[in-house]
Amino acid sequence: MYSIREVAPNMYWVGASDHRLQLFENIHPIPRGVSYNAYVVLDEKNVLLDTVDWAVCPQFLENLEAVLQGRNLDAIVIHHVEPDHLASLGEVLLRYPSATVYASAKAIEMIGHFGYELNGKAQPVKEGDTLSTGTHEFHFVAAPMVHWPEVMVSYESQTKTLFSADAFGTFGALDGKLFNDEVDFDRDWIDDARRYYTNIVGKYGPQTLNLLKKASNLDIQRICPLHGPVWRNNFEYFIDKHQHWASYTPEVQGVLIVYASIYGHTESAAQALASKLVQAGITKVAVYDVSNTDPSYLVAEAFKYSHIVLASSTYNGTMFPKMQDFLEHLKMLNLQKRTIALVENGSWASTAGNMMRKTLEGMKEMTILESGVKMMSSLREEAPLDQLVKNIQETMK
Ligand SMILES: Cc1cc2nc3c(=O)[nH]c(=O)nc-3n(C[C@H](O)[C@H](O)[C@H](O)COP(=O)(O)O)c2cc1C
Repeated sequence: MYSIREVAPNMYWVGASDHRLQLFENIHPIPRGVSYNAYVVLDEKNVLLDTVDWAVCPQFLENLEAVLQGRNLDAIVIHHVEPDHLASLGEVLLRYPSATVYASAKAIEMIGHFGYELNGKAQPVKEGDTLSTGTHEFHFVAAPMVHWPEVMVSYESQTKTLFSADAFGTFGALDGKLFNDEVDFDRDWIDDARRYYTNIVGKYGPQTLNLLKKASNLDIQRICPLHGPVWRNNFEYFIDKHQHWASYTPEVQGVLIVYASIYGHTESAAQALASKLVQAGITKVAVYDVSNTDPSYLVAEAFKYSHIVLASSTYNGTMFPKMQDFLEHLKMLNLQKRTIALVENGSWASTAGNMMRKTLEGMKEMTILESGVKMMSSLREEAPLDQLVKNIQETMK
């Protein structure tokens, strides 16, 4: 059965949601599923904007057929060639062989590398170029590295719609809802949106800021991303979140505590620290065990909080491997501008603190507090924690 939604007059969502995929990009858990969005705009020329992942191709083709109702498909705009959006292109071209594919020159090259045959039907477009389909006019805007090099977005000037590719996307299946005002985004979606942005696009903050700047010159009435809800109001809320994430500015003055503990003593110190912080009035505190939390969640929290406490046992002469993995993720994603405190533990020769410090030193604008805590096997005095709380308080002023 087809499942489509009208986005605006003559503009339709023809995407699909996937609840079966466990790991997005085969790495990030998506317990709430994900949607792959594609759109059709009907006019003198009918245009499809992007395709979907192979997993939902049959549903998408049924949706496409339902919207076209026997009309021809004249144009396909490909904003981004990642296979979760490109994979169904071959099937579309088989059914609508006369459609011309509009994409950046880089995208057309990459489509070839993925093995799709465009048979002379490709039309490279660049920033400033337009595609008129009758009453609609698509203006192409380059958005390199948001989050691949070939990415472009397009602005349809009659309906004032921004087709934003992976920008403004989020994890989470749509399940019938399409617009941001059909869900409680701040309650149910923002954590997944943050986890999506920070893990998928997080490395490319400057490029995202560049796109936000270009978008700020446009009169936008709706934003159609490739994943998650379509935005038709309250743009400032979501744009402000992206401004924070892309500029690596914390959303919250508070403390994220991530601990790695084998037998529980480092964990106990982390919990004692959390209690002391809250008693001192710093109530925005989040505590995670690195061993049972997927790094994608920790990364999102690290982008959210101003202060991060890393507490790790020593393990074979270095920090606990899961802590190392988490820090490598933060480094890879370019997280910067955070205040960090280190808590280390070891039973004979503790090296976790130094190893964590070394990793952090390779990152930009990370302030490591002097008052780190060093314990041997367990913490048996309160003073180091009290000193750390004081230090954190001072740096929050
Ligand atoms: C496999 C393994 C390797 C360890 N390697 C070291 C080490 O290199 N140096 C050290 O001081 N302690 C080492 N330890 C001891 C733990 O770091 C120490 O007992 C732990 O920090 C205690 O805190 P916890 O209860 O939070 O795990 C090792 C423990 C294990 C299980």
